[in-house]
Amino acid sequence: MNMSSKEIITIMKRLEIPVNNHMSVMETDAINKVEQFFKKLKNNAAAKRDEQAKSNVQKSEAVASVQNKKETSNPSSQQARPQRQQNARSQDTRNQQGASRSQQKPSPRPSAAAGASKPAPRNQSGQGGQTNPSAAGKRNETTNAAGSRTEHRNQADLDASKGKTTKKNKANNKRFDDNKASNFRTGGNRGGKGGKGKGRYQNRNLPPKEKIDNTPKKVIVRGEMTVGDLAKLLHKDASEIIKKLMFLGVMATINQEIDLDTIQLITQEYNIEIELKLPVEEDPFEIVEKADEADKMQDRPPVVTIMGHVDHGKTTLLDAIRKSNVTEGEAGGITQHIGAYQVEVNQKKITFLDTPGHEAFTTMRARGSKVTDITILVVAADDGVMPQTIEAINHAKAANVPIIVAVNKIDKPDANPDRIKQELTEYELVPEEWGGDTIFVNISAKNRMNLEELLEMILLVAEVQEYKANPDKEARATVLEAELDKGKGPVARILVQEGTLRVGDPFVAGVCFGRVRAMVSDKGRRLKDAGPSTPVEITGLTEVPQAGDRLIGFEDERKAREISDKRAINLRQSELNASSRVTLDDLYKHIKEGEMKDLYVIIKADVQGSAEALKGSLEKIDVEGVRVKIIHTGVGAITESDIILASASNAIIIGFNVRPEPAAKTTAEQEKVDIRLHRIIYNVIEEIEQAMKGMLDPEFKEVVTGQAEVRNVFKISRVGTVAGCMVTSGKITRNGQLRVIRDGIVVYEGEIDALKRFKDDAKEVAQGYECGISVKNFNDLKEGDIFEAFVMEQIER
Ligand SMILES: Nc1nc2c(ncn2[C@@H]2O[C@H](COP(=O)(O)OP(=O)(O)OP(=O)(O)O)[C@@H](O)[C@H]2O)c(=O)[nH]1
Repeated sequence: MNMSSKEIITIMKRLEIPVNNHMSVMETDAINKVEQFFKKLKNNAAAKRDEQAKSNVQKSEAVASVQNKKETSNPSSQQARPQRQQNARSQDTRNQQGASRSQQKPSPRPSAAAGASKPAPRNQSGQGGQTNPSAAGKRNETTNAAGSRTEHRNQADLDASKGKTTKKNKANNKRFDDNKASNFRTGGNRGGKGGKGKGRYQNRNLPPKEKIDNTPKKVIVRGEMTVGDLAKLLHKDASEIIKKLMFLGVMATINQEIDLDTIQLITQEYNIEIELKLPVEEDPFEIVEKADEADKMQDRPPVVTIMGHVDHGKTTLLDAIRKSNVTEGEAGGITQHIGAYQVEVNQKKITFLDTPGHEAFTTMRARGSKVTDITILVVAADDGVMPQTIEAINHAKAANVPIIVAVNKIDKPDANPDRIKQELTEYELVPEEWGGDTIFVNISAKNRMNLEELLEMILLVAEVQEYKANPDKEARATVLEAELDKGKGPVARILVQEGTLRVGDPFVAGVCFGRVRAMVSDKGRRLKDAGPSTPVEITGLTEVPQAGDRLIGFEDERKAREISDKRAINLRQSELNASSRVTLDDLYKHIKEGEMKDLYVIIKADVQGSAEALKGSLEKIDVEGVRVKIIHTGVGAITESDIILASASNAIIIGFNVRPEPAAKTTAEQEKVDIRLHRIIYNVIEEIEQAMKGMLDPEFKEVVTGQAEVRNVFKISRVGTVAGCMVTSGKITRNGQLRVIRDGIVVYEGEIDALKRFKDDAKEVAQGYECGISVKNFNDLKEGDIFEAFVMEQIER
């Protein structure tokens, strides 16, 4: 419509069409209303103009042509000229003076159209009067540029009145609209001094005019604001507000912030209702959520994760369950990978998380999300309990999630389900028939044997555990996966856990803001809403969140945005701040403050024997009621999975004659997990005990300077074994210490005997260079061994 959005908004507000800001979408209905409004206005204006043209011929003639005041009141000389001409001329003159942009041409607004004899609408301070003949005369005295343009305008106006559409006519529209906007604009000190003065002067001579009062009835205040902003909000001139403030005893400039009390005083002056919407102080992610009322809780499907050792059949089982449950209609349909899927058994739903294995499960937990209700532990009947089976058990136990054991591959001739049962009793998973409470189901994922039974058992556990959620509130969900899709933009696959998420809902996922654009189910169907335990893929995010991030739905988009911003800041701050994870160094502090009753420990050792021995010794420690609780023991290098488990359970890791894998090291640094590496059991116990007593005062800490890989081994008589190495990270220094690591296990720790570049002794060799290294008193070097060089540095306290 060739208008500014502000102007349209003003009109919409007048028409009582709900509108927030210039971004708001206008429904067809609203567009029609606004168009209708203009049509009516234009018609009225045209009609009025004609009327006035007839009745005021004489007056207008005089004003338009004569510069003399007296002459303007005498219509005799130019009686035939229409009133419009006078308007045009006087407006042009004002333009020259910079008095007001808004008062040109007869305004089609009702008040303006009411007659040329009446003043056109003004801003509140009454600037820019237009029709007072004397004022016009006076203005004309001050300018001389009106002439030729006036002629054009007149022509345009004539055209307009004949119904012709000319460029000028369009311009007229704009000006007319500017007229309304002038209430804001002149308020912004645009009018200029002269203009204002003139306006006041004119007002004194004018008959009482019909002012457009666009003072809002109600305003929303979101905190302190500047005088200028308040003026804008109240559709007032800033100077007027400043004046009002002065009367209230507050001296403020246009850019000065005024507090809420003062804002309220000002709004009271204008009889404007005020609604306070103060910024959200609390972050619902961090506060403990109010418990839902019991009567609002409804049953929800259980959420199941499948875990187990490599190749025991996790993926086969997930696929088998998914396929066995696809109904006819969906069989050919596109099943979507959305991080989880739902199946229906006996009219009850079960949600399966799509990523098997305990890593994903524990990653979620490490990020503070509890997604899984039940764990299916898959154990191959022909293979038995393996290291990852044990890890899975410990991860599930650490998360306090019930376990159902699926003894898989029972179709195999060498399958021995009873052996599995026997083996698992060691891990407190005792079948019911042996007096325990763990459900065991013998299955064959490949042949789809006993899957129904397994599903029924899940429902049984669900019934006992009574998984419930309140679907009747804003959604709470967890991001299972997220990625940047080329076509769709950021996409998140989420599991709704509480409440209901609907298309159009604003939300915060982690630190990202979003508004649900579309939701797709695991069956590829578009959903309008998703309740508890429903996995969905959503689009409409501004960024890609992280797996494990919490997602919270909001009613108010603004609030969602504020929270996402705040969370982003908090995240940065918390990354800067020290982590709250327990370390041996601050263990005593945690114990003293009563935060800790148990010290959780993960033991990784070179052999099962030492792990067991260490476990036995550590479990005996009891310092003032605080005990050591071993949540996992294992053989081999410290893996990323160990770190994640430690991070999720706030545990420390003890490596006995083992080292962390490179990836694990990085993760441990990120997650601030404390890893203690030892070679002597006594030292471990002493360290833990002292830490618990607050006596731990290590004076030195080990700093790894670099690593080198043994590429060749040379046996040289009288010298011993020399390793031809490549420095893979950092540097190896001649006077540092060194340990020999083979398959993640420390086989020797000692000193460097010789460090050579070609034939020469070297002080240090940096990453990317080859060198020869021999180790003092150790000749059992093998290709593929890793040398880890380190120095002991004194800790400054
Ligand atoms: N005979 C028999 N073979 C099975 C059964 N279930 C799975 N398998 C086979 O076992 C192998 C491993 O199965 P997967 O489902 O890939 O095992 P997984 O636990 O997901 O393995 P990862 O993804 O490597 O951890 C495949 O060759 C399957 O065909 C079963 O019930 N009976």
